[in-house]
Amino acid sequence: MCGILGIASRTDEVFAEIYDGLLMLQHRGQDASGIVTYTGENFRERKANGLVKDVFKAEDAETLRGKIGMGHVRYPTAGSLSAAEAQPFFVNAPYGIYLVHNGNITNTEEQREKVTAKYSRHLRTTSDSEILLNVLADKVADAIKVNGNADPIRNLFAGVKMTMERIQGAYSVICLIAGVGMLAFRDPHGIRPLSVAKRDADGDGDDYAFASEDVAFGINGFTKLRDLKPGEAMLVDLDGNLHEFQAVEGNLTPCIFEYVYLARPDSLLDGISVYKTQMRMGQTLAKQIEDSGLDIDRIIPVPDSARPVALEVAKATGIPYREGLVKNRYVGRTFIMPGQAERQKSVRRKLNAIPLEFDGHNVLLIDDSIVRGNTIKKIVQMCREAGAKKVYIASASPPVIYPNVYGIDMPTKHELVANGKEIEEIREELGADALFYQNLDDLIWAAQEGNPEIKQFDCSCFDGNYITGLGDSYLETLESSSRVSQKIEDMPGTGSSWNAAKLASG
Ligand SMILES: O=P(O)(O)OC[C@H]1O[C@H](OP(=O)(O)OP(=O)(O)O)[C@H](O)[C@@H]1O
Ligand SMILES: NC(=O)CC[C@H](N)C(=O)O
Ligand SMILES: [Mg+2]
Repeated sequence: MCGILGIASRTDEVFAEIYDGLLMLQHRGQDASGIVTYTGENFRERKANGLVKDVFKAEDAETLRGKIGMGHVRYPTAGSLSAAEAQPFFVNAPYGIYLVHNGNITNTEEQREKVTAKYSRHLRTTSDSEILLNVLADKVADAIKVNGNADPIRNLFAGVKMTMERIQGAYSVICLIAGVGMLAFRDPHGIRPLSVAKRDADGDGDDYAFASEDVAFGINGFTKLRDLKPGEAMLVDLDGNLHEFQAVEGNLTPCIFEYVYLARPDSLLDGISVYKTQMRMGQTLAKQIEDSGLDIDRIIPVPDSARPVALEVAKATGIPYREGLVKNRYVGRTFIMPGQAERQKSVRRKLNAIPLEFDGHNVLLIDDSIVRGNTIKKIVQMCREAGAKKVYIASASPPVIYPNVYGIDMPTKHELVANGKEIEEIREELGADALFYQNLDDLIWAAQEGNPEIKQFDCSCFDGNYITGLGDSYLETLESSSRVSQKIEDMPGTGSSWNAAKLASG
């Protein structure tokens, strides 16, 4: 996942608003940050590896002055971690187009071939997002050939439609287009979130914003209008008018992992509250715990993301809830930290046990998910060292057994602790005395309760059903070659003590 945000305003100070909004989306990507603004005549851009607070300085408010702008926080799922692959990306024809992308394209190789061979375009990076931008540019150019250049908005919408017909995978996208305005579109399955918001521009019409999660709106005084529909495009022109276009027929199938872990609990995605979904996940999990008849003294969440689930399990079972693990707030999210060696070490840096809550007790640890197993395995050890009698664990989501190809870095089966194993084998591997997993049907129920109009979710990492379809050899190729994490470990200067600053030069 990545976070994307675009603001089309009337003031000249959009940079500060994008900066604040990106901070609200920082949990979606911590490897690189970028902002581009448009004055009406020129683009101004800054991007580098690192967190928003480290990449941008106060002086940027002056150099990135503009009325319209957008930003990106990156968590790579394709290509490499080189600073050159930080977003936004730019092409200069047929219009000057900047693009930011959340998601992952699955027919990249075929499209790379077409873009480079047939259309003679030169790609500077291995990023799937750069391919997406070049396909869009080609398709807009095709539309100009047919329609002429009198109506750029018509050509852009036609280009989006043709792009959607060619590109497979997950893509929520925002573009800045020279002389035209801001364009946003969401893939025909709406796998990644994207919503639109409005703000009264003090009697001067309306300002609009697009963002991955609606938490990025309130801080800038915007009110959410709605989620973009799957297969829909919207464009805000330079006079502040909003144009809507259903590019292709859509079938909403949002990624269920957004509700498990990726999105903030205070976000509402496709009408579903992330927080309430997590509470419902706790209610269903509680039934399994009760049915087990185990003697449990305490329920302890793995902070932060498992707290809403654990609170509900405690409430429903009547078992006391305790904060037995203290999180060091100065260490970032570990699951999305690239490189297995770095991930393993940072769990220990990040969490510490309070012996009082473990000594002589039977504890049930609850986490939102178990992916590679790094986090929970280390915590089980810590609990034992802190004197726990029995350590039971529960995952608020089902076993992750398939790679995610739609924008989450779970790229290879063999990295997933649950892949190819029975529950009993996983329990043993994790060193726990009992192991519970949420049932997939219960997870789907928990999300769907929030918006019964959504008939299907993308649950591919749990059930292997890839809603966009995948080329025959796609997963095998992924398994053997394109592991972002591995590439990062292999990069010079990264070693075991990976440090974003070391990579800033790309
Ligand atoms: O099985 P693993 O591969 O270890 O991944 C699963 C863990 O990763 C995430 O936490 P993370 O520490 O990234 O972030 P959080 O502090 O926001 O929960 C998630 O909440 C699980 O705890
Ligand atoms: N997580 C994402 O959305 C990643 C976007 C894009 N695939 C990249 O790797 O940069
Ligand atoms: Mg966690």
